[in-house]
Amino acid sequence: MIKAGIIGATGYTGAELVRMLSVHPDVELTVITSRQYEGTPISDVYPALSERCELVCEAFDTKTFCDRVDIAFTALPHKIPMDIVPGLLEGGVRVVDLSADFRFRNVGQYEDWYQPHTAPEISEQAVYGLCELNRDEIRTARVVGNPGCYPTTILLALVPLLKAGIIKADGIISDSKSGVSGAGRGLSLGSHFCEANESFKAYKVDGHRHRPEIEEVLSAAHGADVEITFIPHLIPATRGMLSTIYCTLADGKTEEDARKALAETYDSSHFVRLREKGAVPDILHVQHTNFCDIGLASDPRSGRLVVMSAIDNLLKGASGQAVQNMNIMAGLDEKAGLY
Ligand SMILES: NC(=O)C1=CN([C@@H]2O[C@H](COP(=O)(O)OP(=O)(O)OC[C@H]3O[C@@H](n4cnc5c(N)ncnc54)[C@H](OP(=O)(O)O)[C@@H]3O)[C@@H](O)[C@H]2O)C=CC1
Ligand SMILES: CC(=O)N[C@@H](CCC(=O)OP(=O)(O)O)C(=O)O
Repeated sequence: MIKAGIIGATGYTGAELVRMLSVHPDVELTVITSRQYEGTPISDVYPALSERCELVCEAFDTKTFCDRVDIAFTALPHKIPMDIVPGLLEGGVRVVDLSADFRFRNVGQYEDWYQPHTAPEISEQAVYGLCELNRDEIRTARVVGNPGCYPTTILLALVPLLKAGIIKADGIISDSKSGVSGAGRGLSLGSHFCEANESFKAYKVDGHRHRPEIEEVLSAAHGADVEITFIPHLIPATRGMLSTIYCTLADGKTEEDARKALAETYDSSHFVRLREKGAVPDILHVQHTNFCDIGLASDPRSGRLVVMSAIDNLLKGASGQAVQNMNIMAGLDEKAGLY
């Protein structure tokens, strides 16, 4: 059995990890931490977990944590894990970090959008945990930077198309929508029921921190710089995310070529489902699952290809993908604990 611990277990992604890891067939969940709920059973914080997980939240201490854990999930706000992960590695623990702290190979990009990095050499060697596209590197990684939720939708959809030369690299637009749980459990005006319940609007239109994360991976896939227009929206739903991505077909390429490239890439990838021609992904069909559903449409008049990609932001966009990463790192069935 693999011993797992969760740092930040009482947030939305942490609670999803507790839910999955406490019944994972190959994992013993040994430690969960929280500052606010130290000494409190997790089932008091999330009553849905009663009879499922009897663990009590503890304060985080590097040594006592590492003594009881093989793999750590850091489900903490950005800018915090960079100070914790070096100690975990010294303690012999492998890490899946759900924040942005270890997602960038170009640390300068991270620093432009977040803050100065205190563990840049670890970040440079970390692996970007987009499971279906980086499996080989993930297997041996000591630190996996779990991708952001919006980037997961966009990159799973576009990387195979760019690599196969099906779409042009310029003029890509992603119109993306997220449920409110994407903002985490903390209280804020934007996620207040009266503000979010019937609202539907774009935000961070002058630049969202996921844009450089998306562009770094797209540029690597294309072999040259790729710029994307990415506009996130908040929708009045608790969970679920849909990116509708507008791009231009390369000369002579068709929607069928795009379908073939995606089908070949994800042929043996259980968690990416290519919808049949004419069908559209729906957040309703991926909620509470680790699936990413991808659909295609095209307009021969404009030569435009539209790629639609839907996930549950808390699962394939965060905790589900994190468990999938752990499964790959540990040599387990990639689907274990994720049914
Ligand atoms: N929500 C989502 O859809 C997605 C989230 N993510 C990322 O996953 C990470 C966790 O997100 P989410 O679960 O939504 O966030 P939440 O705000 O719901 O939870 C954050 C957790 O971190 C702990 N925490 C907060 N501040 C600190 C601190 N300064 N030091 C130590 N612990 C702290 C909190 O517990 P306590 O205060 O008790 O210690 C809590 O358990 C974030 O980096 C987020 O960006 C990634 C993809 C999608
Ligand atoms: C609705 C909402 O607020 N979503 C968050 C993104 C989700 C998230 O947690 O970002 P990471 O994937 O980088 O961790 C935001 O726009 O900041």
